[in-house]
Parts: sequence; C-alpha cells; structure tokens
Amino acid sequence: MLITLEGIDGSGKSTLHAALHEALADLDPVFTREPGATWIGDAVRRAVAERMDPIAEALLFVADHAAHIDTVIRPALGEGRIVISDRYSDSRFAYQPVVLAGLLPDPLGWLRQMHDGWSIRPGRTFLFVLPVEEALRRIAAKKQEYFEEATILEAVQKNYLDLAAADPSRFVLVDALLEKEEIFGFVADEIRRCARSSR
Ligand SMILES: Nc1ncnc2c1ncn2[C@@H]1O[C@H](COP(=O)(O)OP(=O)(O)OP(=O)(O)O)[C@@H](O)[C@H]1O
Ligand SMILES: Cc1cn([C@H]2C[C@H](O)[C@@H](COP(=O)(O)O)O2)c(=O)[nH]c1=O
Repeated sequence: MLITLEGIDGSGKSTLHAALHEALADLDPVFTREPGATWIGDAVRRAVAERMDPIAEALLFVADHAAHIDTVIRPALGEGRIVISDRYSDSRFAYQPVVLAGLLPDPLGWLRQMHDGWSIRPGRTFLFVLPVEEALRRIAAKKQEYFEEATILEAVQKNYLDLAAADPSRFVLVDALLEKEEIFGFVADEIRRCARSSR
C-alpha cells in the first residue's frame, strides 16, 4: 500500500515522516520522498534554486517521479511492503500550476496527462493543512525554495484543498496546528487501519 504525505512547505510532513519510523517500526515500511530518492532529485533542486524555466522544472519533477517509481516504489509494493512517501504526485498538481499559470492553457490538465498510464495512485494521502503565515513562521530560519512565499503558498494550499475535495476517499485532512504527538498518533493509527483493511 502506498501512503503519501502532502502539504505546503513547513506544514510538518518531514517531522511526521521521521516520527513514523519509530511508531510503525513493526510494520517495516519503506520511507521515501520526492524529490530526493533518485539522483534526478539533485537536478530538480538545482533547477528550483536557479529558478529555471517552469516547464523544464516541471519536467524534471516528473522525471524524478518516474525514476522514483521504477527504483523504489514499484519494487517495494511488489514485495508487499507499505511505502510512505514525503511528497508525491499531488505536489506537482498543487505547486506547478501556480508557476505554470499563463505559460500553458491548462497546466493541471497537462500535468495530469503526463502522469496518466504509468504513475501509481496512492491508497491514502494525508494532507497537512496549516495557515500560511504559521507555515512561514515555522520555516523562517531555513527558507530554501522560492515557493516559500505567502502568495505562492496560498495558491498551492488552495490547489491541495481542491484536489482533496475532488477525491475524498483518498485524502485525509490533518489539522497541522495540533500538537506533534497528537498528529503522530492519529496518522499512525490511520495507517495501521489501512494496512489491516488492505490485507
Ligand atoms: N505540529 C507541529 N507544531 C509545531 N511545530 C511543528 C509541528 N510540526 C512540525 N513543526 C515544526 O515546523 C517546522 C517545519 O516542519 P517540517 O520540516 O516537518 O515541515 P515540512 O512540511 O516537511 O516542510 P518542507 O515541505 O518545507 O520540507 C520544523 O521546525 C518542525 O519542528
Ligand atoms: C515533489 C515536488 C515538490 N515541489 C516543491 C515543494 C517544495 O517547495 C520543494 C521540495 O522540497 P521539500 O524538501 O519538500 O521542502 O519542491 C514542487 O514544486 N513540485 C513537486 O512535484
């Protein structure tokens, strides 16, 4: 089963991802992320740092996704493992339409079409929802990507909420203002429930 963690920068995904290592150790999940699980992830980070052309940037994110599926996700799912990915295709569907706006007639349609036929749909997606000003406050000391700016993150979060509204059986909304321990317990319990029902 494929579980994904999504949300704007600073919403707490990586903190939860790290905590789940211990909380779900008995299930022996494969922990992975996008970008970062393949060497293409380094090229993606360079493209973002240099603010490369948004179409080139989007294509690199998709290339990283294809390699991630090929080298990590499909083999692990084939072995019956639970895979927990910090960011996945919904990051593309939430972020890239914001930077591609005005460059293409239908950025989301273009992105979706690029994933059709080969990408693997997650079984459950936890969407961390947090007021943008709080997310920016949390990451103020380590601002990294140009996405980490209020106007962009507001638009990204709206895109995420639209994706979740269109696919309510997959998305689980997480109130990222809650205490870390409460979030860890809730998500770990939910993943255990999914794992039991997929057996
Ligand atoms: N529930 C929480 N309450 C308060 N602070 C939190 C909570 N969860 C995470 N944080 C803190 O917020 C900061 C950002 O968290 P984290 O790096 O996990 O976010 P992220 O969603 O992975 O961000 P990015 O997408 O930019 O990597 C960290 O300093 C973390 O300790
Ligand atoms: C997978 C993916 C990511 N992004 C953006 C979102 C973040 O600002 C960075 C990733 O870095 P982090 O380690 O999660 O902070 O890239 C994106 O725009 N599109 C994507 O598909």
